[in-house]
Amino acid sequence: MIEVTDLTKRYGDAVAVQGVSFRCEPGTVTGFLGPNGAGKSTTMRMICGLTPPTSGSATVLGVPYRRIPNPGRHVGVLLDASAQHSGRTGRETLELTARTLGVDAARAAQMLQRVGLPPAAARRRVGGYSLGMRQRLGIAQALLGDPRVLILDEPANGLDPEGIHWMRTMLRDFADRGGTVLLSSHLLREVEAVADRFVVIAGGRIVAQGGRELLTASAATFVRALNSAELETALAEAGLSARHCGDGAFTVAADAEAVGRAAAKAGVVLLELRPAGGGALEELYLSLTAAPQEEPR
Ligand SMILES: Nc1ncnc2c1ncn2[C@@H]1O[C@H](COP(=O)(O)OP(=O)(O)OP(=O)(O)O)[C@@H](O)[C@H]1O
Repeated sequence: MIEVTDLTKRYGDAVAVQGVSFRCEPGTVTGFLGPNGAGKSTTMRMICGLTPPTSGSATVLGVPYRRIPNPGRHVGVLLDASAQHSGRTGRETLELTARTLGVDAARAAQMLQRVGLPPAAARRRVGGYSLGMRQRLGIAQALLGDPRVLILDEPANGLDPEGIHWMRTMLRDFADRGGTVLLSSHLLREVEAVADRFVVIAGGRIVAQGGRELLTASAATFVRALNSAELETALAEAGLSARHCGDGAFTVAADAEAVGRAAAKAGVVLLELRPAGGGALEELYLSLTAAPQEEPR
């Protein structure tokens, strides 16, 4: 279980993370989604006690991460696959971690095999590894202590399609056996195949969270008018939240009837009015990644 309560991180005047709260339950994979610079890494670093929060708190398995004795035996963490010592071989890296964790060194070899780093690759220095190989090594390291919780920051970066498939299967299996997974990504496609829950962050704030219903349910409506300024005013007057999607059109977070009524009330001539298509999460995510990010207030 991971519990994040009202976490905020400021760097001087800049707000990296603002009032972030969510929970990750045992038996689930939570996809932590957000465009570049959204605040995912900062949040994960705060959860793992690497960055002190300005305010708010985070617990893992009921206590702050730093209070967990020998944390690697309980929580597997991969925050930066490039941070490994480049002069050591993959095998040396894992054997050293095994020693630190008090895990049988034989498990290091098993894990390397499990993540797809066969003996020949494990004998090479990490400095010569591709990003995908480093990610695999980082995942092996995270799994080495047989933890109940996994916290992985963009683990799919650099993995080939087979690697991504392998990782999804591994995470699903981990959660199905009662583990808790928090997995970040800037790509919806990467997490939608495996996540049970989604937490979406943008500009340091949580903008959506929920289960897989977010992938399908959509009350959004696509609307285009002869005069887009008039339509924008009409939608605002009706209290409907809309975003431009080019060519004078808008996607509105409301059903077609509400949008049609708002336009009719203001005498706005519509050229198109239809369900926006795609799931609510996809719509939202597209709007977040297409538009320049709003500064957190
Ligand atoms: N040490 C720091 N000092 C100042 N600003 C920082 C620091 N670390 C992060 N930030 C800022 O905080 C914001 C959030 O960054 P963060 O790395 O958490 O985002 P992210 O969602 O992980 O992005 P990415 O996918 O690009 O890694 C960014 O604007 C970033 O520039």
